[in-house]
Order: sequence, then structure tokens, then C-alpha cells
Amino acid sequence: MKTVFSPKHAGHAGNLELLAGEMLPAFEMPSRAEFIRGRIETVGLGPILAPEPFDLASAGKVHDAGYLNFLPTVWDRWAAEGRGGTALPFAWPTRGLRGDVPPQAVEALHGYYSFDGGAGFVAGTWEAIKSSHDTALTAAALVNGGERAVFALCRPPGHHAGSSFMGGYCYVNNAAVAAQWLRDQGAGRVSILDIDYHHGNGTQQIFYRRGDVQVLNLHADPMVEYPFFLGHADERGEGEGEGFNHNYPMPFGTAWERWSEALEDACARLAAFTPDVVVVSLGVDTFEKDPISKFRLVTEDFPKIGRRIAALGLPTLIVMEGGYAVEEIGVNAVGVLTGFEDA
Ligand SMILES: NCCCNCCCCCC(O)(O)C(F)(F)F
Ligand SMILES: [Zn+2]
Repeated sequence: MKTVFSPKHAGHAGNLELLAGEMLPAFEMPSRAEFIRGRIETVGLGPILAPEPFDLASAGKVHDAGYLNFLPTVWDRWAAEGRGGTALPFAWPTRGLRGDVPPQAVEALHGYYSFDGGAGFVAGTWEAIKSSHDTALTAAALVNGGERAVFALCRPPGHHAGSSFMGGYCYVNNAAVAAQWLRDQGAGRVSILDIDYHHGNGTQQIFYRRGDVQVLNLHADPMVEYPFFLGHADERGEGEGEGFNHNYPMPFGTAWERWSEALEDACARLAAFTPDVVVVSLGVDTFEKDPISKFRLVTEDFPKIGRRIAALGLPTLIVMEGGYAVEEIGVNAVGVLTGFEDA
């Protein structure tokens, strides 16, 4: 299996995040991608290719123009105000406030375009975001060109990014842009299967009123887990999208037996949609030892996931999302890929 990967992810480093009342080094750190790349080399999964540069035309069909235009300017505007550290929002247009007029102060504009305080910027963040976007589209082009499955080793991740909001370490929704790009290349229907521990609220929001892109999410119950404000089982899509969004919220402590039942149902719904291509949002924070998550999959479960997805028999783009047990992230993420290959 080919992998696409860009060293430019490393510029997104040193950023802090608000964790339980303290500003701490963000969990979404460069070593995550390096451990996965190292494991790919160790097991000899296949060649690791650099991304080609892509324009933002497909991104512009799933993200708002004002939002996309804001992302490259955040750090410079922050620094121009004499600030260092991590550029973070400080005010959000919540209920009862105006939500139509983008303010000018960068910490307020950042809030206007965020749903949480989890998408900070440092000097190299935009370059990392763009390289992650290019990684997903380069891998999508390989799938579109006939590869059965390609791994987009994306960092930063993307599935919490909606049409005009960032958050949860996500800025441009790599999987959503790749799905749109594949549609732009002629795919009639695309399914996105999001198996990260956290609900892909951004991906759901982007395609919620569309019937050409099916979105299936397996995740921790948003009543008790981040991102909290989307991801319930009754969210089935609206308008033309009615019936093309499926959420499988599961409780803390979920292990393979229950999790795999949800995967089975999701795969059945996916097969019934008869997509031309599948985009997998691969997070491995479902792992029992993940420091910020509360599912209980074990390392041996990850190849089983890959095998089940391969059994769909469809061209597959696998896009990296989350996973924070850094020591094991390579074994678990690449376990899905080798399981897919061995099917
Ligand atoms: N007490 C709740 C703290 C939640 N902290 C933020 C968690 C972000 C998860 C990000 C992710 O893993 O879903 C992604 F795939 F996007 F990287
Ligand atoms: Zn996650």
C-alpha cells in the first residue's frame, strides 16, 4: 500500500492547549506522525511519497471562502499584535450574540471561526495545514488513478473542521475535501467512514444536507464525550441528505464486541449505498491505552478493522485523524493498513 506524507507537518509544533485548567503541550504533537512513518518503514508497507501541491478549489466547495481565507493569516495577525506563544481564540459568538459580522481583532475572528479553543496556531501551522490537505488529495488522486487503497498520513487532522469552523486540532477537513475532490473527478457517490473515537462533527455538518456523500460515524457518546454538541443517533441528515448520515454513539468502556457490531452495521449501510469509493477517517484513539479516550480496543483489534473494510471490495482512501498513545500509535494505525492488505 502506498503512503503519502509531508515532513512539513513538523512546523505545527510547540503549540499549547487548555487542558483541565492548564495550558499544556498539545496532545496532537509531531511525534505522532513520525512514529507512524517509522512503523510503515519497519513493516515495509510500501513506498512513502511526498504530496503534490493542490489548489483550494475542492476545499472551497466544502469550506466557506471567508474561513479558508482566514486560516493563512492567523499567525501573522497574531504576531502583528505583538503576541507570541500560541494564537488562540478568546471570544465566541454564542447564542444571543451577533453571528454575522466578523470582528477585526484576531482573537475574536479566531473565535468567530471556531467551535472550541482547540485549534491553535504557531508560525508553521498554516504550512502544515496546507501540506496535510495536499497529502489527502495526492492520495485521493492515486486511488482515483486505480490504486485499491492509499494511506494519507495527514497531520494536522481534519474531521472536527466544519464548513466555517475549526476545532479539536482540526483546520481544513482533509477527508471531506478528498471526498469532494473525488466527486469533482467523477465519482457518483462517496462514503466516509469515520472510526476515530471522537465524533467527526465537522464532516457531518459539511455533508448533512447532501445525498451524494454518505457519512457514517462510530464514536463515544457526545452526551458525555467531546465534541459534545453533535453526534447523536437521531441525526440522520436533512433535505437531500436525509438518511445518508448515521451515528453510532457508544458508551465509555466500549470494547471490540460492541464496537465491531457497530462497524458491521455501518459496513452494511455503506454497501447498500453502493459508493464508488470509500474515505476512511482513521483515528486510533479507540485504543484502550489512549490517554484522552475511554474505549477499550486492543492492538489485536486494529488489523480486524482493516480486514473488514477491505471486504467491502471498494477503492479506499484512508486519512489519518487522531490517536494519542504515541508509543503504540504506529503499531495500531499501521495494523489497520496491514489488516486491509492481508484481507
Ligand atoms: N475533556 C475533553 C477534552 C477534549 N480535547 C480535545 C480532543 C480532540 C480530539 C481530536 C481528534 O482525535 O478527534 C482528531 F482526530 F481530530 F485529532
Ligand atoms: Zn479523536
